[in-house]
Formats: sequence, structure tokens, C-alpha cells
Amino acid sequence: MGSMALLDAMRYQFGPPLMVALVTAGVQLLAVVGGGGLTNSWSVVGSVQAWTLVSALCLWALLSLWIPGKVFVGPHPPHGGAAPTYRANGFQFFVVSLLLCILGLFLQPTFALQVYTIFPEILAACNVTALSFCTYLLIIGKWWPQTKEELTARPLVYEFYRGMEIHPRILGVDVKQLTNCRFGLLAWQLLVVIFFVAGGIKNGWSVAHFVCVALQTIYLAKFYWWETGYFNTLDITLDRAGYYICWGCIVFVPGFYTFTSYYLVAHPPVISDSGAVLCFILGILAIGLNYRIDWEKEYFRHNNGKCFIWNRPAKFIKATYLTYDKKQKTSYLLTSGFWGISRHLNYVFELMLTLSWSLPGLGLGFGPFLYFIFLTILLIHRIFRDEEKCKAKYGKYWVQYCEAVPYRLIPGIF
Ligand SMILES: NC(=O)C1=CN([C@@H]2O[C@H](COP(=O)(O)OP(=O)(O)OC[C@H]3O[C@@H](n4cnc5c(N)ncnc54)[C@H](OP(=O)(O)O)[C@@H]3O)[C@@H](O)[C@H]2O)C=CC1
Ligand SMILES: CC(C)CCC[C@@H](C)[C@H]1CC[C@H]2C3=CC=C4C[C@@H](O)CC[C@]4(C)[C@H]3CC[C@]12C
Repeated sequence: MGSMALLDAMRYQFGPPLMVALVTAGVQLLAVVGGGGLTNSWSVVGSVQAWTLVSALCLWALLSLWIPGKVFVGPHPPHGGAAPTYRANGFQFFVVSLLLCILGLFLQPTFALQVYTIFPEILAACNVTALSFCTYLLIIGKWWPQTKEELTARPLVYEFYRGMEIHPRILGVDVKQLTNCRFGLLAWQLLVVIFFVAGGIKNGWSVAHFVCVALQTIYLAKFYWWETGYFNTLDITLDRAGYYICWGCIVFVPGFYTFTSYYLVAHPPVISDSGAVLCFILGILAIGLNYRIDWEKEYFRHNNGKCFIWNRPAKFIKATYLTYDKKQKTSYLLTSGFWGISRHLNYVFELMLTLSWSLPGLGLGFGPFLYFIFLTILLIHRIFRDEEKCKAKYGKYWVQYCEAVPYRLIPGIF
């Protein structure tokens, strides 16, 4: 077998089933092990209590998208068709949900310990929901697609893994806004607050655990503030609704992105309060820089390059590209400010902020740093995926941009 054929077989035939099996089982196992013996449920179908919580969150997420309100129109899909529409009420949804959760925990603090104890069962319920939902998306997308798009047929497991449609809708709402923004990220937020309270009841209140949760809360508040900006990213414009994104947000985000906070319940932090305060300062700085760099790009694009970045006229490359229907369009690639330092400096700040909320677990082994390690791999992979997309879109202009900003992540290194 030639090396190209081997690569294709890995990508389309052997890779996806291996990935689905390993990651699905892995995240479930981690929830059992990470509980340090306190949570030791091996249930793979969930329990009545777990199903009640997961169903309530699904309904709440759906409700937030059914409520009439401002509509945001996303970018046109690359293959043509109508532009997707979203509900622009993310921040209100976040604030109301968080306040209700805090009020609930104030009235019934032991609920936190119950959720913590049945966390593996909750994940099992999420897993059953997500795997069934991805199967539904595969069937609908393959045999009754909502848009006309010519797709090369691939092995079924690969199609399940990748997904079929970019912007499918269900019950009147956009699937990825539902799974990513309204279910996954809210579950992440609520769980870390719940784990903090569970840790407080079990081990006594900890400044380090508080810092870990406070930083994630600020980060997620920032996400919801910017939710409509997320509709321009790879996850929404390029990735299809399938296992990678939808299962990822229904199971992997609640199960793995929350892991540091979960781990700190079974393994109370050992760093000093002043060490925790340093983590907080580092985290706030990284969140600020991450926000600023995303903002610079949005502001620059909004003004079509006619603006000031760092008090100087923005420098950029004017790039033309062809749309699916062969229409010529113009886009601008910023080469000054943060975007002139490296092509994905936003990921450096993303990793820095992740590290800052993992550091409260310093001295407790690898557990608290698992998310940071995973994210480093995910972001490096994402750099290559994003650049492949940009090279195909902008051609010689992308090459010019890479010459003007030669490094991907860290200037002088990579
Ligand atoms: N915690 C997590 O799991 C993850 C978090 N993130 C975070 O999400 C946010 C969004 O990141 P991500 O979705 O990866 O996308 P980016 O914000 O890095 O945007 C990439 C896109 O921006 C455009 N672009 C690239 N370079 C320039 C430039 N110099 N000037 C103008 N436009 C440019 C291109 O799109 P176009 O086609 O429009 O030209 C490119 O595809 C970041 O804050 C990131 O840190 C991201 C991934 C994972
Ligand atoms: C199958 C799994 C091994 C991989 C699943 C990956 C997905 C769950 C994640 C891939 C990209 C992630 C995200 C991208 C950008 C984001 C913006 C940020 O501000 C908040 C987090 C997030 C929405 C993040 C969420 C998880 C992914 C979709």
C-alpha cells in the first residue's frame, strides 16, 4: 500500500472508529477515575436522576433559542444556500442560567455533592443522548438533507464522525448553536460552579479552587458576550454537525473541559493562597489578551482595514477570492498589532489562560493539566486545518501573508 493510500485509509476508514471508541470510553472512564473513588458509578446508561438533569438542561437550552428576539445572520455557507440564522441572546441566557444555579445551590447546597457523586451517570446520559443524536444527524443528512450539496461518499463511520451537513436545524433551531453554545458551554459553566461547592462541603472552602472556577466563569462570560463572533469560526462555517463537534460539545466539553475543577474535589488543592492569587492575575491577563486579539480582528474586518491598530493605521494584505458560484470577493488580512506577531497568537493566550486555571492543581500530579495538554494538541491540529482552509481560499495572497507574518504560534520557534 502506497503512503497516500495508507494515509487515506487512516483518515477515512481506521481512524474514525478508533477515535470514536477510544474517546467515548475514555472520557467516561476518566469521570470514574477522576472522582478518586467517591464517584465510582460504572453505569453506561445513566440513572433516573442523571437523565432528569440532562433532559432539563436540553429543554432549557432549546427554550433559550425558541424565545423570540434578535436574530443574527451568519456568513453564507461555502457551498451556497441560505445564510444560517441564530438567536442573539447568549449573554442574557448565560447570566440568567448562572444566577438560577447559584440561587439553587444557596438554597440546597447538598445538591452539589449529589451531582458530583453521580457525575459518571450524568456523562453516561449525555453519551447516550449524543450518540443517538449524531446517528439521527447522519441519517437525516445522508438521506433527507436540508440543503443541496454534492458530497463525495465516504465510509459510514467517517461520515458519522465528520457529520453530513454544515448548518442543519432541528425543532426550528440551529443544531450547532444548540449543542455547542447552549448545551455544552452552559453545562461546563454550571458543573464547575457545582464542583466548587461540592469541594467546599467535602474539604472546606479553598481559594485555589475558587480561582480555578472564577477564571473559567470569566472566560465563559466572555464567550457568551462574543457568541455571535463564534458563528464566523471554523466550528460553525467549516465543521459539519457530527460526532466531532456535536458529541464533542454534548459529552467532551462537560466531561473533559471541566476535569480540573472535578479533580480538585477528590484531590484538594495544596498551593498557597498567594500562589492562587498569582494564578488569578495571570489568568485575567491572558483572558484580557485573548479577548483583545479576537477584538482586533473583528474591529479591523468591520472597518475593511480603514482603522487604527495600536495607534497606527492598520497594515494589511488585500486578498481576493472566488466564492462557490465564481463571484470575486475581497477580504483583508491584518499584518499589524497582535496579528503581525504570529498567525495564531490568540492560541498562545488561550493556552496561557487554560494553564492559569490548571495551576491551582499544582502538586497533584498530571490530572489538573490534562485539559491543558489536550488543548495544546487540539490547537496545533487546528492551526493546520485553518491554514489549509485559508490557503485554498486565498491562494497566493495567503502565501504573501505567511511571508509577512512567518511564524504560526511563537515567534522564532514555530
Ligand atoms: N478552548 C477551546 O477549545 C478553543 C478555543 N478557541 C478560541 O476561540 C477563538 C476563535 O478561534 P478560531 O475559531 O480558531 O479562529 P481564529 O480567531 O484564529 O480565526 C481564524 C480565521 O480568521 C481569519 N484570519 C486569519 N488570519 C487573519 C488575519 N491576519 N486578519 C484577518 N483575518 C484573519 C481566517 O478566516 P477568513 O476566512 O474569514 O479569512 C481564519 O480562518 C479564539 O479566542 C481561540 O483562542 C479556539 C479553538 C479551541
Ligand atoms: C471529539 C473530541 C476529541 C474533540 C471535540 C472537540 C470540540 C468539543 C472542540 C473543538 C473546538 C472547540 C471550541 C472552539 C472554540 C471555542 C471558543 C471559546 O471561546 C469557547 C470554547 C469553544 C466553543 C470550544 C468548545 C469545544 C470545541 C468545539
